[in-house]
Amino acid sequence: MINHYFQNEVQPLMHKVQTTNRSTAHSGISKTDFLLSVIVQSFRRIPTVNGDIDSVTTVAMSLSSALLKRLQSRRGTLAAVNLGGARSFTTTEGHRPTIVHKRSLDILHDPWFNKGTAFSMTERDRLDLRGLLPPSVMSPEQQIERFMADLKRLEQSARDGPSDPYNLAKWRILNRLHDRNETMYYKVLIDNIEEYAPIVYTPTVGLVCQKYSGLFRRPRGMYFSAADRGEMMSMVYNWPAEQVDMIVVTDGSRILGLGDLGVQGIGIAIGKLDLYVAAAGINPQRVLPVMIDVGTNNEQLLKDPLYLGLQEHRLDGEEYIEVIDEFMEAVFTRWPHVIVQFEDFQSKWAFKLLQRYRKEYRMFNDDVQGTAGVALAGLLGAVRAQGRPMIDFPKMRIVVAGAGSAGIGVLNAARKTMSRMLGDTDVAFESASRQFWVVDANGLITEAREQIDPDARSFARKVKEIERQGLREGASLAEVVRQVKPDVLLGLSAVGGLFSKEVLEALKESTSTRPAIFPMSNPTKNAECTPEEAFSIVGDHIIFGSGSPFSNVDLGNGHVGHCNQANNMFLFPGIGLGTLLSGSKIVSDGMLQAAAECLAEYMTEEEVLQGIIYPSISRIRDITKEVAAAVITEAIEEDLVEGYREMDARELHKLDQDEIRTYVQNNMWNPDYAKLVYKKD
Ligand SMILES: NC(=O)c1ccc[n+]([C@@H]2O[C@H](COP(=O)([O-])OP(=O)(O)OC[C@H]3O[C@@H](n4cnc5c(N)ncnc54)[C@H](O)[C@@H]3O)[C@@H](O)[C@H]2O)c1
Ligand SMILES: O=C(O)C[C@H](O)C(=O)O
Ligand SMILES: [Mg+2]
Repeated sequence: MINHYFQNEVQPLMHKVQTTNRSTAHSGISKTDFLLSVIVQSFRRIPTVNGDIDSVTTVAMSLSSALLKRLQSRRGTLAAVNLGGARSFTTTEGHRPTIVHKRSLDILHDPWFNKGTAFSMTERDRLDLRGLLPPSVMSPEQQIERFMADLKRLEQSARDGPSDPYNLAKWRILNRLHDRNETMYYKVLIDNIEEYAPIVYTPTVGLVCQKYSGLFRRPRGMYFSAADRGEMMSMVYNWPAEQVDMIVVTDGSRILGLGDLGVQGIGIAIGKLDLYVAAAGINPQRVLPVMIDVGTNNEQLLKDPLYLGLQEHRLDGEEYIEVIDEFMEAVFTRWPHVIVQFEDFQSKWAFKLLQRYRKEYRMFNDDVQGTAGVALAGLLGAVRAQGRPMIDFPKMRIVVAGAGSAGIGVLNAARKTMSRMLGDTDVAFESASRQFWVVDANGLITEAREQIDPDARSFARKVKEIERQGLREGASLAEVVRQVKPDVLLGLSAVGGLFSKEVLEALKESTSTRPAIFPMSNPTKNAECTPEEAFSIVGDHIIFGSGSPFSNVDLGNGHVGHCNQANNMFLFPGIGLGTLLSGSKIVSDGMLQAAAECLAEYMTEEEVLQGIIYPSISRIRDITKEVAAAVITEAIEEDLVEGYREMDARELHKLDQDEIRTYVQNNMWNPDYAKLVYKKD
């Protein structure tokens, strides 16, 4: 093939050059240089198959040795560098190609060859790098500018206050360890989960996403962009792992409560998968964070010359769905047993995509379904903490601030559970619906609302009914709390400080013996209130649960106000692990309900009475194991299981509860070094 190539392509070109003295003379380029450049150009057009490049190099070198010698004596050194298995020929001018014997991630992980975001699109295609880098191609100058801006920002942040840069510095150190030695990284994380979950996950991960363009060093995961339409099926094979168990995918449109962060949202998928490894023991070699970059509507990012993503407005409508469809088809074609967790998609798409895929693929939406289960467990915990029986749950009066993907997910799950407890009839459903008051950016949602969001419509209150309660369409949160005197005030609004002094003062009038306050929005600055505010204004007897971690509050006299972390991290790892190990065809409502009930029952009576309604994060591996076992049990019950590896469906059906737990435990990855043995391919 090589000889054929030289005879047919290179030699005719060389002949042409030799006979066109005048053209080279006019352009001021010597014939020798021009000839050499023809050879070099020809290298670029040869398919980069490793074996071929070796032969091409040999043939080309012998063909042109005379030319090269002459050039060497005239123009300086020709360096032939041998770098551990990869040979690189370059002249001092730096315009000659470097021959590499590597591809894909091996290039990105090799400091000699890596150019990061500066790889051109042609190189990305030819070196199997497509999808392994953020879509924007940067010049070396832009790369340096981005790096320097990041350095300067760190200095500036250090001046402004110690808290954030300290956490970011820890994130950087951990991230470097993650790049060098995954086993050690996860050992550090698992052994110190309480200390480092807030760094690799919420809340620091939010800051990391905001500053991602500066922090970006080595890519992790895959990037599919709107510009990759039609190519995803082949791109997915650029990922080096033969098996992938868990994908977390985001389109970056609603990262925590921080809004549209575009391509920078990849950080959230990485953080979630860190918990999959640390809490669920998913093998880190088989996880894949994915960013689908369909543009951004964040005007600042659209103008930022150092932004790493597509600088165009987000795709919408059918075009958007086509991109997500193509991605789903590609990953499920390559890895038919993978589970895909959708994360931080704006509400507009979160529900639609969930409905579109949930019956066909093994997928779930963490913000809608994981959050719903965690909140439900918290609501049931609040009933228990009042010393009331669970059956009293349908009597709870619940005010929810926020009617987005998370709020509506929680409302649907809570109403369904109440309705079931009341007998699962239409009347029960109607009665359950009357236990909720939903306030969004425009105030209390009633049937009088114009242009009501379809997902929120079934929670809109009847006008007459709320008028009797002294309320009206659009009433403020404080008014609603004052009139309703709820048992629970739950925030999924992404508005920091929304539970103001006025709102919390109003909650003091709650008829509950232990009102529950759940400021679930993330990260910390978006929490609807702090525990100090809640305990000091409403009283020591409250139940408190926040999305981001806070320290317990010293109430004086040796009493502690307990801060629960009401975060979907207590469910999603177990839902994923249970689905994987059961080989369930889909993630059913029953499996999600079983997960939530398992979490609700996890705390002892004594703990609950002390106001501890969620486990501490130091127990996350244990609760995840329990949740996974509950999910598997339900999947078996619903006859959805197809099995996992040697545990086929028939064997699964034979397992009792303890055996299911042991099965889960035995299949969780631990961060221990494996013995390595070299074997030639
Ligand atoms: N703790 C957890 O596990 C968890 C899980 C999922 C989401 N969240 C958090 O929940 C928040 C919301 O997420 P989402 O996906 O539902 O977002 P979203 O943007 O879809 O919804 C936000 C909702 O809040 C409403 N809102 C805005 N301003 C308001 C105000 N002043 N008063 C009352 N409501 C107001 C909006 O109208 C909207 O209905 C985010 O901060 C996210 O981090 C937490
Ligand atoms: O990521 C988290 O910490 C929880 C949740 O998924 C969120 O979007 O806020
Ligand atoms: Mg989320």
